[in-house]
Amino acid sequence: MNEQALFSPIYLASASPRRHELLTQMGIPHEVLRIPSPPGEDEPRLAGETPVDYVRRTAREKAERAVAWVRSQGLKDLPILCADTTVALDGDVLGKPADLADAAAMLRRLSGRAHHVYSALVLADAQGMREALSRTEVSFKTLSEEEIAWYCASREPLGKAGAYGIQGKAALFVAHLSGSHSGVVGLPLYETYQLLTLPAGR
Ligand SMILES: Cc1cn([C@H]2C[C@H](O)[C@@H](COP(=O)(O)OP(=O)(O)OP(=O)(O)O)O2)c(=O)[nH]c1=O
Repeated sequence: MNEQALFSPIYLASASPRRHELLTQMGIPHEVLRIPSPPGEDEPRLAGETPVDYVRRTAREKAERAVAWVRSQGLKDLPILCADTTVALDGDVLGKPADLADAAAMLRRLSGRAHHVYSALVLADAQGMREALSRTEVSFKTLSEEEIAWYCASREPLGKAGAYGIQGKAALFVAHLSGSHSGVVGLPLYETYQLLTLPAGR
């Protein structure tokens, strides 16, 4: 048996290098779509929208843009995978930090307590859109100002929801995790596998 027997090729509509790496590690054949979008801006949250509603809507909107892009470019018709990852604390959504001062403020909020990371997936294919959601609880140790300054100096917080990357130096701060490690990184692999292998017509 080879990997091609498990998976058909897909498009990954994401600028996140982590998502590309995770699919590659799993041997899932894919082509990354580079869709022009407003750089680095987080999608605004709607009034009254919960973090879960927000992450699911954002992933759906990415999928809608990707479907339109594939059509407009006349690309071949393959299923398109999109994802969105959001850090939630006290009902707030912690998006990508605007700068290192913003990152330090987010890390101070995460210090010494648990938060949730939601990763929403959308697979768009000829049958429409299928969705999955992963929810992970992450507990951070209490962070000293020295640790926050050290971590910010690495510049790792930039471009990452909640101002940290569990795949990098922030792993030193994670006292406990319950859920999906790959979901925190940005692409929950179990849920991805479920979406990709659902029988036709599900
Ligand atoms: C919490 C956490 C987030 N992240 C990253 C994953 C995502 O890249 C980013 C959240 O932003 P997203 O908006 O989910 O993704 P993106 O803008 O990087 O890429 P695209 O919209 O094109 O798919 O935060 C980590 O890499 N590690 C972590 O531990």
